[in-house]
Amino acid sequence: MASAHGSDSEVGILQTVLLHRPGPELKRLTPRNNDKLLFDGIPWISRAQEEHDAFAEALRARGVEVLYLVDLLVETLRSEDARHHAISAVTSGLHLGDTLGGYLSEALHDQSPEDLATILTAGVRNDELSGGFGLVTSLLPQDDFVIDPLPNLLFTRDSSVWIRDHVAITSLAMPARRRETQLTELIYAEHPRFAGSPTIHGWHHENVEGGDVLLLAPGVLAVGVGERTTPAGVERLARQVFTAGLAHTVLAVPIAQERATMHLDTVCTMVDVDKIVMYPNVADSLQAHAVTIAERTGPGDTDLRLDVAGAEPFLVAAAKAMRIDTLHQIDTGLDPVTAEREQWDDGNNTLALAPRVAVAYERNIETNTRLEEAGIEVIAIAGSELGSGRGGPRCMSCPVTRAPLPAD
Ligand SMILES: NC(=O)NCCC[C@H](N)C(=O)O
Repeated sequence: MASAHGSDSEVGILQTVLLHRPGPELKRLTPRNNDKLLFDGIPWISRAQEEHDAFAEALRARGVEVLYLVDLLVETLRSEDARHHAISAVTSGLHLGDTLGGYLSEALHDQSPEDLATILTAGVRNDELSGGFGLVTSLLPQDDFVIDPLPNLLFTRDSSVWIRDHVAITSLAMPARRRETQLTELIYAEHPRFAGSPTIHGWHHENVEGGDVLLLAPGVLAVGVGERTTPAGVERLARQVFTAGLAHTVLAVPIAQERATMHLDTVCTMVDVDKIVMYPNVADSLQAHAVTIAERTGPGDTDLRLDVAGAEPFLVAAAKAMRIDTLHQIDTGLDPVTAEREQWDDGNNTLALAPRVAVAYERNIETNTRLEEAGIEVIAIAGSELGSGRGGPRCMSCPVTRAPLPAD
């Protein structure tokens, strides 16, 4: 790999990961706004932080370097240029109007990098303002946000994805999450640690969320298409990864447009080079279209004609693209009801630290037993509070660097 960062699989030894420790943005959740902010409940914040710290510690104990998104953001905001970009992005929303937008823009420039990072992540309510008063502040309900909080930053998986040595800035579908990629884009563009790392995609492109993108094997991506990633999103990503030489096959995998299956990584995740833990209630119906390059007529991503194969069973299409005999399926739970319960609780959402070593929520007892029976070492973590945002270890982590898989 040319750059110091990157990942070509789901299971190569994890070296560096980006996490977000739950912070003041979670204090913004109330029973009135939690649905809109994509949480199923109101987490107990200090317990969520304890659970998250234990997750980070479990990773460090296995030699993984843990980066925190807010630390990177604060360091990024020490640059005048980065501050300028961050402030103009957050104040350009049409809902602010000129009076409030102008005030906020000036007031934010006076903040320290630490305070500015808190404002950008935890947001600002109308009744917290100390200036910029006018028509907009008078007419907006007092408890409305003039800068929205970002409680789903916890799920760092979704707002950027490393594919080999490139980082894809994603384009998030739900209004509550759109602003997250302003922050990841800024960090990757301006933080010295990532200087020179090439980027693809971007928030201005068609919707693609990181939870839908699985690096099945070097050169092979599976991309869920459902509530979050659109058909046009997977087409754009395929064009970009082919153009940059990052993959030879992209499997487009339709998934039901439901909350329980919001991303492909809610129904399956890789735990070994040829093993995947999968929700059995969808396993038989999951299909994939293999997308490859039919013809290249120029250097740009629009200069490609794509070949789109007919639908095949997912496991068959995946094994073919990965050039292995079989992609072995490990079922979530033992019966359909347990499977449904454990899938909902992110039993499928494991984070591999190496081939056959995976972090999983402890509550999914049957799935974890099945993983162990299949020879997978399970590092179990508590997630009673973390899970209220509907995400497990994979959702809560963005692998920045994994060791390349040994060539066979
Ligand atoms: N990769 C994932 O499945 N991420 C979980 C995201 C949960 C978040 N509350 C959301 O609805 O977007």
